[in-house]
Amino acid sequence: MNRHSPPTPQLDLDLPPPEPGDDNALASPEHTLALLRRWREAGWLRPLDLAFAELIRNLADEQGETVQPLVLMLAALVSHQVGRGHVCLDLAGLCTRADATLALPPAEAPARAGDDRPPAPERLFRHLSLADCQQALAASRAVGDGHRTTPLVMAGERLYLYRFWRYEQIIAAGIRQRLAPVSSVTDGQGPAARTLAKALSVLFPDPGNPDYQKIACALAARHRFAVITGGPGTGKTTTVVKLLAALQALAGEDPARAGRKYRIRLAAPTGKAAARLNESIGGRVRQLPLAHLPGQVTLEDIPTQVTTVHRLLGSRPDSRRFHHHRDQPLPVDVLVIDEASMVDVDLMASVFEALPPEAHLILLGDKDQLASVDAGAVLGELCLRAQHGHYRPDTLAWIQAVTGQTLPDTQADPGGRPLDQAVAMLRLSHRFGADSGIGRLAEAVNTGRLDDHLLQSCHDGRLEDVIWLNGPAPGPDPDTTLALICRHALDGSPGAFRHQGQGRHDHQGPVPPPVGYRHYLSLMRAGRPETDSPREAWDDLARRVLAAFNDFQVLCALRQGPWGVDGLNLRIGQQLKAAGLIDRAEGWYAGRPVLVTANDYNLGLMNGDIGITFELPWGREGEPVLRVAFPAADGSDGIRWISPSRLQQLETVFAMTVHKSQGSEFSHTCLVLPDRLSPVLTRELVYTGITRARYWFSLITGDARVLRQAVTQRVQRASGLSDLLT
Ligand SMILES: Nc1ncnc2c1ncn2[C@@H]1O[C@H](COP(=O)(O)OP(=O)(O)OP(=O)(O)O)[C@@H](O)[C@H]1O
Repeated sequence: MNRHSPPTPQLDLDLPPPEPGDDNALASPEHTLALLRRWREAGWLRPLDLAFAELIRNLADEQGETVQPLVLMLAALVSHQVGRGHVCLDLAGLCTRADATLALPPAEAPARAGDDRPPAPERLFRHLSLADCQQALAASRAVGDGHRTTPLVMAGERLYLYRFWRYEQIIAAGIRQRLAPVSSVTDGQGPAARTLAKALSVLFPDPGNPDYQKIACALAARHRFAVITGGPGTGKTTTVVKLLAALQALAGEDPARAGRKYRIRLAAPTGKAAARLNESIGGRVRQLPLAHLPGQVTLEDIPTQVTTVHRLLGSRPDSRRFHHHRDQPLPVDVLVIDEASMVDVDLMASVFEALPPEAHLILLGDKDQLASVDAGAVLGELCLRAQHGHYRPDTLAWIQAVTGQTLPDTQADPGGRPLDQAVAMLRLSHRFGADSGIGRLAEAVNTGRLDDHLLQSCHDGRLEDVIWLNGPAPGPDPDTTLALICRHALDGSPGAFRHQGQGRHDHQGPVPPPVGYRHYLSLMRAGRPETDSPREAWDDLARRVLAAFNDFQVLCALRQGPWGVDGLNLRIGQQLKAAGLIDRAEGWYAGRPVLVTANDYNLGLMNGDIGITFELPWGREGEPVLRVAFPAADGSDGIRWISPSRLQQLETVFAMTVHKSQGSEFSHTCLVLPDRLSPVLTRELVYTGITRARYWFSLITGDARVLRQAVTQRVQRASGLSDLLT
């Protein structure tokens, strides 16, 4: 012990007498670590969570500090919370509802015989107050307020790992700094505002009333930070293309820029999302009425290439650091990030670090979708107040001056916050008409109002695009339902849809009927070129097969068990083999679709990329070899052929988790819900699953009640970002 460091005073906690099994876990650091080990052994905590508490104890030992047992407990718990997607530990919640705050024991924890089950945190924390926690933390050298680097940071009622506290600070500072209205357009009657008004009137010749797309463009041009949120098909892409044209018109007319246009970059969190935006944006840009815009905007001024955020920032193998950061900022004036709900706090902080202070950042996404896989729910938090606008009178007057639009009174709020003024919500779906089942079901799930009539219609085939295959009645045994999923996966059950899925049209023309996996596998066989065909012929087939694979996807909530990805992949594979569509259902085989599950910078593959295995006559003397076809990473229509032996982290993707499907869209999506509720089954998950479907949505439930129950569970992620922006 270091004689010069005074021992940390022990708090006089009013702890209850020990109960059988909990050994008075806060009696000493050893008692606490012993309990944490039991939680670890029970699978309640990760090894990392325990190791972090041990690290805090070791650091204290090195410094001659006697660490409070409660600090060790809280250290393990904040680490646990980060592992569950929270940015911090909500100390107040912990002391009032430890079970709900921590989800410990986890719902899927195996039942153990009586005394063998470790005591749950709830038993400890019901005797502790927020003040007890704060006092213990304040007395620890491992805890600071962020001004110096400490392993933990306490900010009011929140406890952070330092790294995550810093991410939030960087994001909040980056947003705050960009929220002051751009000076040149602030005066609604000034020359820049007039240019903007002119550009918007050209881009929206026939505005709706109110036209939320036009208003979103105006608001996003008014600030250097903006969020445009909206459900599927509400026109986020359409709006942002017009916004970029309007910004370039402003740049072109800005005397200070002497005709220099903005350097604009487009990015998305995954390769798949980037590819999807890539596909849709080119055509929209070509439709812009550029000749009528002020500022001499040309086609070259509006980019159509979309990259991943990681590529944009310059990810480096085996490093958390990116090539671009504060000292080497990105060469951009405007950055647009699509599918921003998938961006976690870590990546978002890296974006702000890499952005030059003057650069605009525009986030697009659907606030109601699942949050990022890793910690944080940045987009969701930024959009917490989007539904009601909260626009201040000065904002409303400015919108009126620049767009001629009047927003309803319900969107006005004299006390609106600066962030509210930069958030726009698109409210009208142009993809799903009022009679669309997908649109109605998504809306009902999103608002938590699933009525019996709608659910029955989903089963009766009264909706043209939705079918609940086994319906709201209690299901038969699991095996029957699992067999139904496999049969459905084969052909997509067109006969279950109204008019067998024939004869539908949308605003773009005829809608192809629903299909299953037979569709791409048949194409693969029927379209096979002659053995001596050039590579282009195989590339062409791969392109068509990859597109056909996108016509159907089974989505599920879980990873493990018969209702999860693992079980369903196996079963569906066996069904396809029995139907003679693939030769094997395990290992590598022609037709195997694979999902990359981790970035591989050497191969240029990103987490979420999908490839399909082909048998090609490319071995020695025309021997057949297996190669996996992936779409080119550069957004071109090229194909990369990769040997299976080089692919490290992947899984078969006849079934995909809803989490992994974010940023993707399939012509026909089948959502499988399991036979019992679990914490991952939330409203956001069901909504995200439904909204992956472009034309056809089918639902199969292990137990009909799970759908209703899931919709009542919300994703709640502890974070302080919203408070930092008030
Ligand atoms: N104001 C509008 N009037 C008519 N059609 C529109 C309008 N805005 C968008 N659309 C059409 O609606 C469809 C969806 O638009 P868009 O792709 O921009 O929406 P999105 O919100 O980006 O969709 P996603 O859900 O794919 O992210 C497109 O076909 C588009 O042409």
